[in-house]
Amino acid sequence: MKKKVLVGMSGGVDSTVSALLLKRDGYEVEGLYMKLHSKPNYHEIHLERAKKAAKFVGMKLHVLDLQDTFNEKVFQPFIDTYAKGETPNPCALCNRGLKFGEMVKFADRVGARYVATGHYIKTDGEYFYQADDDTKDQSYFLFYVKKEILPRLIFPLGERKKSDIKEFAASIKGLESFASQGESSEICFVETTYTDLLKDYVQVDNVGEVLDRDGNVVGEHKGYMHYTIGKRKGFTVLGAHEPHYVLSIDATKNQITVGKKEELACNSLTINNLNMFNDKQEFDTSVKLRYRTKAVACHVKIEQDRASITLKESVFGVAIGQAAVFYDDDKLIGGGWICGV
Ligand SMILES: Nc1ncnc2c1ncn2[C@@H]1O[C@H](COP(=O)(O)OP(=O)(O)OP(=O)(O)O)[C@@H](O)[C@H]1O
Repeated sequence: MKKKVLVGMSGGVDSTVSALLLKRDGYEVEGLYMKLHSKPNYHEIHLERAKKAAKFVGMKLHVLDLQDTFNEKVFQPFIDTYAKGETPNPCALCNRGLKFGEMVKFADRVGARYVATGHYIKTDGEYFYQADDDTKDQSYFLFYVKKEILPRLIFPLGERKKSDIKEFAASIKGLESFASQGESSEICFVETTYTDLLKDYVQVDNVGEVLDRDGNVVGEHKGYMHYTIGKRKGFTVLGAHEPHYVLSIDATKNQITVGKKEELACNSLTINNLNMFNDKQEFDTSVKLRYRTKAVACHVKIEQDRASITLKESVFGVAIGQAAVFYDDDKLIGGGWICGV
C-alpha cells in the first residue's frame, strides 16, 4: 500500500513543488488549503492557485476554514502582545497550533500518516535541522511545534535551494506561473505595516513621553505600539547628537525609554513556555534571539518551565515576546519565549 501524505497547499510555488515531488516519489498525495486569517480578497486568489496546483499534481484538495481558531490562537495574541508593549511572533504560534496542529488532526481524519509542507527545514523525526539554503531557513519559526509529531513530518525542500525550486517550476509546462508569483509577505496577514493593522483594533496613535534611563522626560513619541526594542527612529530626543534606541516600553504609562547603542546590550535573559527536544537541564549551546540573526554561544539552566540564559557575547535589541531558539550547529534542540531581559 502507498504511504499517504497530506500536503499543506498555500497556492505558492514551494507547496506546489513539494506536492509534485512527493507524488513523483510514489506517495499517495492529498492537499489541504487552510483558510487562516481574514485578509480581504486573499483566499479567493490563493485558493484558486491551490486548486490549479492540485489539478496539475493530480490530487484531491481539501479546504478547511480555520479562521476562528487562527483568530484565537494567533491573531488575538498578536494584538494583545503589541498592546502589552512586547513583540509577538505569530508564525511560531501558527506553526504549532494550525499548520502542525490542526493540519495533523485533519491528516488523521483522512487517514494520512504523513504531513508535508514547503517549509525550508529538515527533520530526522527526532529533531529539526536548519535548511541547506540558509537564506530561506525557517527552523526558527518551527521551534514550538510539538515534539511527538516530528516522526510524521516531511519537508521535501529542506535540502534544496529556493532558486532551484523556482527554476524547476519555470521549466515545467503548466507550472510557469507559480515560478513568477511574488514571494509571500513576512507575516501573511499583514497587508502594509503592522501598525496599520493594529489601528483597526487598538488605539495606536497616542502621543506619549520619551524618557532617558534616569526617568527624565527627554522627548515625545507617536504611541508606544509604534516601537519595538532597538528601534531608533520616529521619536524625538531633545538635544541628542547621537542616535538613540528604544531600550524598553511601558505600555501602562505609554512611555518609552531610550538610550545609546551600548545600553541596548543584553547579556542574560529568561524564557518561559519551553519546548525542548531533549531532556538536558543545564548545558552550553547557541541561541538565536531573532529571525535572521546569528546564533550566539550561551549557557542555559532550565528549572521547570523556565530557563535562564547567560550569553557569552552581548546581543543588542532583545525583545520580550520573541522566541529564543537553541541550536547545536544546525540541530534545533528547543527554545522558549523571552519573558525577561
Ligand atoms: N493557507 C495554507 N494552507 C495550507 N498550507 C499552508 C498555508 N499557508 C502555508 N502553508 C504551508 O506552509 C508552508 C510554508 O508557508 P509560508 O507561507 O512560510 O511559505 P511560502 O514560502 O510562501 O510557501 P509557498 O511558496 O508554498 O506559499 C507552505 O509551503 C505550505 O506548505
